[in-house]
Amino acid sequence: MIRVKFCGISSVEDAILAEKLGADFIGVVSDTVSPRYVKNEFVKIVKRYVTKPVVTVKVKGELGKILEEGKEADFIQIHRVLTDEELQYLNSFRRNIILYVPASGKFETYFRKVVSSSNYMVLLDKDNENKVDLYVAKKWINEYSKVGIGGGIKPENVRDFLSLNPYWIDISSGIELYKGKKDPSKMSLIIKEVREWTSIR
Ligand SMILES: O=C(O)c1ccccc1N[C@@H]1O[C@H](COP(=O)(O)O)[C@@H](O)[C@H]1O
Repeated sequence: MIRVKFCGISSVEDAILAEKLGADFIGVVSDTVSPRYVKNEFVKIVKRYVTKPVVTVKVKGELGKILEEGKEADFIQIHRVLTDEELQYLNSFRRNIILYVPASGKFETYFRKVVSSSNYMVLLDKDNENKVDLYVAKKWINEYSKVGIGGGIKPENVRDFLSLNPYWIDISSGIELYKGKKDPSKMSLIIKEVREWTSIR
C-alpha cells in the first residue's frame, strides 16, 4: 500500500478535508521560507480535528530548536541536507524524524549516511530546482523500506511516482487552487489514482 502525505496544509478546513479524502499524513510547513507557512502552534490546533499523524516541516534553524518547536507534531521533517555533525547530534534523540534527501546521484553518499544513521524516514525530493531523478529514486526505494517521494507530483504525473513503489508520496503545490489553499478535486484525483494503482497490484 502506498501512503499519501498532503503537505503545505495551512487551514483546519483543509486538514479535515485532506483526512476525509484519504490522506495518511497531514503535513504543515512551520518554516517562514514557505508561502504555506504556519506557526508552530497550528500543529496543536490541527491535532484536535484530525486523527492522522501530523508532520511539521522545518528547513532552517538549529536542530535543538527544531526538535523543541516540533514537539507537538507526530513527525518532524527536516527539509535540508544536514552536516555529519548534525546527523550525529540527531542520532541521540528518539523522535519520529523524516529527513529530506535530494533525489540525485550527487547525493548517493549522503543517502547512505542517512539510512545507516538511524531509523529515519527518508523523503526524496527535488535537488533545488533540478527535477527528481526517478532512476536514482527507484534504486534507493528498492534498497530502503521507509522512503517517500515528492517533488512536483500532481494528478497528471502521479503514476510516474507510484510506479517506483515508494513507502509514501508527498504532495504540496500540485494539489492547490492557489498557494496556501488546497484543491479538493486535485486531492481527490490523487487518492483515486493511488487506490486504482494499489487495487491492480
Ligand atoms: O510545501 C512547501 O511549501 C515546502 C516549503 C519548504 C520545504 C518543503 C516544502 N514542502 C515539502 O516539499 C515537498 C515537495 O513539494 P511539492 O509537492 O513539489 O510542492 C512536499 O511534499 C513537502 O514535503
